[in-house]
Amino acid sequence: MGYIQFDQSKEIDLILVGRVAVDFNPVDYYKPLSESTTFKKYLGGSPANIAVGMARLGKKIGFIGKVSDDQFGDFVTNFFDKEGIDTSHITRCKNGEKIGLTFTEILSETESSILMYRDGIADLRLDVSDVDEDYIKKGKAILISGTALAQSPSREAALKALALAKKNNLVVIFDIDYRPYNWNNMDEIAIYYSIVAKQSDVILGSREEFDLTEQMIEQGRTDEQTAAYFHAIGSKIVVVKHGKDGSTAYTNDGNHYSIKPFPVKLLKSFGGGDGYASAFLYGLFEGMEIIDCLELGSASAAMLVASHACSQDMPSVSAVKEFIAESKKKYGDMIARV
Ligand SMILES: Nc1ncnc2c1ncn2[C@@H]1O[C@H](COP(=O)(O)OP(=O)(O)O)[C@@H](O)[C@H]1O
Ligand SMILES: O=C(O)C[C@@H](O)[C@H](O)C(=O)COP(=O)(O)O
Repeated sequence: MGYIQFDQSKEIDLILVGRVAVDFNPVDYYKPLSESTTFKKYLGGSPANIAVGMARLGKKIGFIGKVSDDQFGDFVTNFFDKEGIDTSHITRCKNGEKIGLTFTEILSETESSILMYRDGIADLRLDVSDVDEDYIKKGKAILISGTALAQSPSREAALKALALAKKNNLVVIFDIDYRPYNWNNMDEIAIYYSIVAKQSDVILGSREEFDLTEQMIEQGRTDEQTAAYFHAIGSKIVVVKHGKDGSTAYTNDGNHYSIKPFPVKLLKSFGGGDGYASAFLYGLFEGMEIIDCLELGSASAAMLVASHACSQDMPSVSAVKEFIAESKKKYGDMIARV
């Protein structure tokens, strides 16, 4: 308990920095994307999905991002507004850059893929002038999404947000969120991921994402070595996700806590990470024990891989608690305490 202290005098719980986008998920799924003809449109973008997830869980959320100056820009800002997310710092592109579009393929319950349209992309036009210290000051915590570091000027904007967050004592959360699109080369990934990871209180990533982050530090680390390294330079919680094999949170007192996924009838295999992040972070904000934060994260993730959307299907607190209670009734206590 108490690994992370949030300044309760601040009015916004979490400010996220990164992309807001649009997902098109096939309604005629379980066939290749090339053959799908009908899609449902949802707000998308990993940090935007996390924002919706946390808002549904009752947290006050702000967002720093850039969207296209068109009807899709209207769609995502209106969606955020309806969810009660503060859109005052989501700005519009002025030179025709377009919001990211993700077309998803749901081939089977366990085989999904995503096709991203991210050329001339709006979110990576986020500029240092879009990052305002007075806004950042209002947050208890900030979440930097790794994809915002892929290119300038978004890269500098994200680093400015990080610097101002440190200056104003916000809790810094880094969701590595590796997407190959828009990065120029592996060296830039290693450089910018490690800059942010080294200054973060909480780091969330898969083994592959930590390997990318540590390319210029040391290769081939185990999860324990990764956690020990980041703890030694100031991080408090390092979470390593292993997909369907579960996840482990390493805390800076040398403890670690593991959780397995909740058994669920899968619809698709993406969206879990964002459900996981939002509910895990909700637990941290509520001052819960780490194992309980993991349980919430794992439950929300399972609910998301069982549903069609990544944003619109984010659960409320009562829904996620009911899901946990029902699952425990059916399958027994699946928490692996280590
Ligand atoms: N088959 C599954 N059944 C239930 N939960 C799952 C399944 N696969 C993944 N999850 C949950 O989603 C979380 C995130 O999945 P992961 O694949 O690591 O991330 P991402 O969705 O970001 O690629 C996992 O830690 C797990 O809790
Ligand atoms: O992050 C994006 O831009 C696309 C998402 O909205 C998307 O649908 C997705 O891939 C979800 O990601 P995950 O939670 O990391 O599986």
